[in-house]
Amino acid sequence: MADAATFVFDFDSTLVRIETLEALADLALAGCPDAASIRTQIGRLTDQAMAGELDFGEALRRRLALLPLTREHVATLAARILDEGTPSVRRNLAFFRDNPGRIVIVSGGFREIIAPVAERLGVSPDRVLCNDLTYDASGRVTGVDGTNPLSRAGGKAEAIRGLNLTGPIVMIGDGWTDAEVKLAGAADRFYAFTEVVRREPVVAAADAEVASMDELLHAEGLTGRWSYPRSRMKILLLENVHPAAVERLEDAGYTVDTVKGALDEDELIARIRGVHVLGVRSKTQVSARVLDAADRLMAVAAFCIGTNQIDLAAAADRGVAVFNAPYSNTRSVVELAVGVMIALMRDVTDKSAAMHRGEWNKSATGSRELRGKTLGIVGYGAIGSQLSVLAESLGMRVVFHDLTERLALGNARRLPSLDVLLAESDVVSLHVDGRVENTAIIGAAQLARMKEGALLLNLSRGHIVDVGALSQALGSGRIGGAAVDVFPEEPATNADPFDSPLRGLKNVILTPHIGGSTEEAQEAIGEFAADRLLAYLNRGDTTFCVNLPNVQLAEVSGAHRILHIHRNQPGVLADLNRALAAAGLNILGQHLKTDERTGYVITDVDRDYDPQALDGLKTVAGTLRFRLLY
Ligand SMILES: NC(=O)c1ccc[n+]([C@@H]2O[C@H](COP(=O)([O-])OP(=O)(O)OC[C@H]3O[C@@H](n4cnc5c(N)ncnc54)[C@H](O)[C@@H]3O)[C@@H](O)[C@H]2O)c1
Ligand SMILES: O=C(O)CC[C@@H](O)C(=O)O
Repeated sequence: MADAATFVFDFDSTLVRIETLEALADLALAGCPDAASIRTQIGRLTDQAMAGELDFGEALRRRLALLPLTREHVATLAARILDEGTPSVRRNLAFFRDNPGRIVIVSGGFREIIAPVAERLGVSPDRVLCNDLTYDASGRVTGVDGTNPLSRAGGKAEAIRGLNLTGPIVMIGDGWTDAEVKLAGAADRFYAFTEVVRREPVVAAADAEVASMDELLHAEGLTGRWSYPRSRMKILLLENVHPAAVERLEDAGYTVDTVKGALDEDELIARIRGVHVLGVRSKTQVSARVLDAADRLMAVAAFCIGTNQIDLAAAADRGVAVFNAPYSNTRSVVELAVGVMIALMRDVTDKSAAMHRGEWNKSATGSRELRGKTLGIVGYGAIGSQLSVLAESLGMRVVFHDLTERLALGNARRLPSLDVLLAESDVVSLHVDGRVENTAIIGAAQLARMKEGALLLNLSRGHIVDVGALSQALGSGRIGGAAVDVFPEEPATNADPFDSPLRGLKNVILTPHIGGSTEEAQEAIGEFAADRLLAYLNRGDTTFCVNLPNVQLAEVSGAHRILHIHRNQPGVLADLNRALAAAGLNILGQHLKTDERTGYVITDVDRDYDPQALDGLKTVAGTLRFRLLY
């Protein structure tokens, strides 16, 4: 049988996320007046050596000579080096522990610093090839042992050859001295490790680049901490999603690309190939055509409440989960609704505009209090019911109409129909969802049923109101004022122009779809939606998913998890379990949840199985998507 490969790891910026010598310089130069200039010289020498521009041994000697380094400094760094482990190395400790005979550490760094890390990784001391510092009687570092090949240029290749390893040798590192190992013929493959630092010449000289241990193990066909390297999973976030989301997703190891504005259908089709997760807000249409062009897509997140811009059924039919943030901007919309109601009642915006033109018009005519007026809320969901509470606390009477049964809060009264509500209300506020059937539910006929001079608010979706009819009713004075935040056609970016028949009308407040656009709401949405995505990607949890059955799941532990999304048709679970049994998989736990369209089966199995056995599961009739997680 062929010998298994030996993995030879560099230390600085590979197994740990620091450059040892720079960390030692920080300690040795603390309080030194020339510290900044010496640090700069040391950093420059390190970069030159790592990029292959300066002989390594020469750079090491020059750097040590610049430093008042002592045994205590070395001991201080050694004491905290375990905290400096590279994140992907820390999460793959099991790989090191399971393969003690296949790991070597080779470094121009120093034994005292490397030894604690080698011990944690289970690498035996004879497989740790590194420099030995020399000290004078007072404990000051004088240099390194010059007989050690690692103190010289090309020393890594020589040291590795000295081990007389059999089988393929795989070199992993971030620096030029690591690339040299392959160039000198002492390694069969060289991976440029770029999780901590990415050096172009090193990447260019490598057989492949790996941005984490997970990518390395994946490239070598080995089992790592995760079933798939997260850095290879591409997340594309459009429409200026809050940085909190980007940070959360990147911290979890995923690769995130962002685009400031929305993309139109063709632009999105051109960008969607290779994307695993798409994030949008309200402007990007995720149509069936887009979903057809998506070859890797697993999930879509609406970083907002509304999901009418996403073809939810088409996504479910392709096994693509869709999430939103149903409550994160609710309060912001409600506060804006209260604000514009008061502003309309008092004609604030027209009076303010007149003042800016230099006109003083102190008059109470047509200005009214909210207190005692009737607010009619159409759509008594999260926003409508929250508005109900705030409006009552301002002294308004609240009536509402909803298609489904809703708990009336406080003294709010449910009305049997939209028409009754329109006839009773001084202010009508629309908070229905954006389903297609709600198109133009407020048109000329409904406006005619409203009280003379009543106010209309639309902070829900643009297509709900026939804006042509509203403009006529406002122009004729039939409707006393309106606040509109959402429009049938909205510009894709801030640079695009806006037009509407509502422009220029008296006592009409137009806002650019900012009901949910507060700093608090955007941050909360970013965090919530990112967490939902991570729960789905990392453990298959579909809580709050709007188009697949919701299943709440704990982290996978001591098992492998098989996620199977299928068309809801008879016999799928039986077929799936037959396939699992045929493959000899031992089931540790299983959940099934279905809705009228789709089924979701989660099966945790013993880790001990032949991976090829899983192929049979993908062929179960009705399968839409199959995923393995660990
Ligand atoms: N302007 C903004 O920036 C902004 C921000 C957030 C949400 N929104 C929009 O606000 C709306 C409400 O959001 P939500 O979180 O309260 O949604 P929700 O789903 O909690 O509530 C919607 C309610 O409307 C009801 N409904 C639907 N159609 C109806 C109809 N024709 N007649 C009566 N009731 C009907 C539903 O039964 C539901 O109770 C959505 O359209 C959402 O997209 C806008
Ligand atoms: O931020 C947006 O683009 C939309 C906000 C709002 O309409 C929502 O649905 O939450």
